[in-house]
Amino acid sequence: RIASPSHSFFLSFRRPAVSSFAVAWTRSTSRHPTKSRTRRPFAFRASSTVASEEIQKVPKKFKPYPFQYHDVLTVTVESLTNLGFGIARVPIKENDNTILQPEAAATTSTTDEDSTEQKKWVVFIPNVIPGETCRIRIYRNHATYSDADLIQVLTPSEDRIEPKCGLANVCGGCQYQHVKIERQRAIKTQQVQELFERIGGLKRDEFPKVLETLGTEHVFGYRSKITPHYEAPIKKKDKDSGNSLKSYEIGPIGFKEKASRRLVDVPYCHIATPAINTALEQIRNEKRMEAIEERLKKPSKGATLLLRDAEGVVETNHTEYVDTIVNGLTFRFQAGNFFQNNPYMLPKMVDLVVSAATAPSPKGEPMTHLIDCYCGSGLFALGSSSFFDVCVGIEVNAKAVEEAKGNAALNGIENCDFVSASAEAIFQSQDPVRVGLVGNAGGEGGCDDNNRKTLLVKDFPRDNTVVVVDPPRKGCSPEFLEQLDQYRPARVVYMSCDPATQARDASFLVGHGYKIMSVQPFDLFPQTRHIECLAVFDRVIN
Ligand SMILES: C[S@@+](CC[C@H](N)C(=O)[O-])C[C@H]1O[C@@H](n2cnc3c(N)ncnc32)[C@H](O)[C@@H]1O
Repeated sequence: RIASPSHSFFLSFRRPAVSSFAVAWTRSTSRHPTKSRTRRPFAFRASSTVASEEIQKVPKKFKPYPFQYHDVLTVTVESLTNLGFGIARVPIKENDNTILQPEAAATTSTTDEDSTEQKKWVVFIPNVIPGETCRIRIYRNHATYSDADLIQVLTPSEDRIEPKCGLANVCGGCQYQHVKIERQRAIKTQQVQELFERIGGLKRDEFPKVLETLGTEHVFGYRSKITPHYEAPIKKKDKDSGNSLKSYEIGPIGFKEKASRRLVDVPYCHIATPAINTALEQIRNEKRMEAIEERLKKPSKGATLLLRDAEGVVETNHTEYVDTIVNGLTFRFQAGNFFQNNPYMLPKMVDLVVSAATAPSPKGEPMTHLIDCYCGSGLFALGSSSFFDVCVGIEVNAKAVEEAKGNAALNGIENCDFVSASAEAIFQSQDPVRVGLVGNAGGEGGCDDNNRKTLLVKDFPRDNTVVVVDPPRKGCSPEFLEQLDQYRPARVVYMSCDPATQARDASFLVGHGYKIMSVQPFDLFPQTRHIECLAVFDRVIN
């Protein structure tokens, strides 16, 4: 990193192949004597500091439209994608497909007169903030957009800060370390608002203003699980002869680069907990020794390590059980199984699920039954159990269901049962759930050997039932939503790790007689693009 006297930011380049360039390529208005280009009015000129072999390395698959490899442009960043990349729009000529004078192109405003012959080509850039003007270098053209590296920020945003991690501009794990935390959260709030409007197709009066993204002060050192990768060890080469030696070495152990599948070596991950980082150093050393001593199994496509911090103890074996406490309840689960990864944010998330679930229905009816779809090891069902007569969780992973049942027993909770099934079948299921009952929740069911009531989920009183959903990124399937619509619970409390699919599903629910009561994003993963979001829906049409 070089700090310029003008305080503009020079950022380290994304790929090692270009890391030695200062500003290696720039477009010249004078023609290069040996290269003539028919379609393009400019020729390229290399900086004298760059070896000519290096600058001719154009990837074989590079498509030269609309930019040439390593074209340098000056652009102003308009917004961010939900993957955390900046979006700039560069005017290109519609007819002959040539780009306009690149250094000026993106900052030149398009007049009405020339708008007919120009179109704006989208370019994605990492490590930028909306409003910044930057110099960027193109490295890939797709059918409808291009990818660029950031060379220099010419007008830095007042929200730009120095990333804590020296790898932040390269490693694909974090997207926003260069952004003040308040702005990161404002970006997340705005993205959720836009997703509900754009993907959900919802008008502003169909949902309340998205609430400000909630976070904690633990903006680094919070992540309780990481899964770094490594590739198969390779034979060391003799430096002089280039011949393979007998000993092996291992390549990077870390995460994928931004917008590439290459691995970055990550000796310390700033968003992971201190305990994980201590263990990471040890496990990296072990892997290197195993490679050198040829004890390391050679995965054909690479392998993934697990580091799970549960209450300060780091487990690396997927099948070992770990214990974590959330709001006074102990959750025991296999280290490799799903469990929310931010122990600082988690109690607040559970509290908000509980308070959304327990509020009386619009008709003033109390909520007595809770169905936790996609329940994992029982977090929301067990966390809500003391407020409900009956709670039932449904989960497709049989191991997680076993854990959820075990967690109910571990915490002495009797009014919860868990079903090992796809959430798509829960309201049709003829398999009874067995619960020790609280209050008047028994209804018509019978009693089994353990003196527990047996009930069918489809018989739960829909006016007093809340359905919690927390699906994977792809959201709820159409089959799930159809059966939910047929059952029509009084309330749906929807936790999501992808607000885009949540917005799509919100549109379905609004179209089927539900009203969005609140939309609350969480900053579960500060410094990254990820957004967790809780939306609450009340049935307003029977
Ligand atoms: C985002 S996790 C949520 C887990 C849990 N709510 C928690 O916070 O710990 C999603 C869960 O849905 C489960 N799942 C995925 N597809 C499912 C389906 N069709 N039916 C039921 N569970 C499913 C996964 O196994 C995973 O445990």
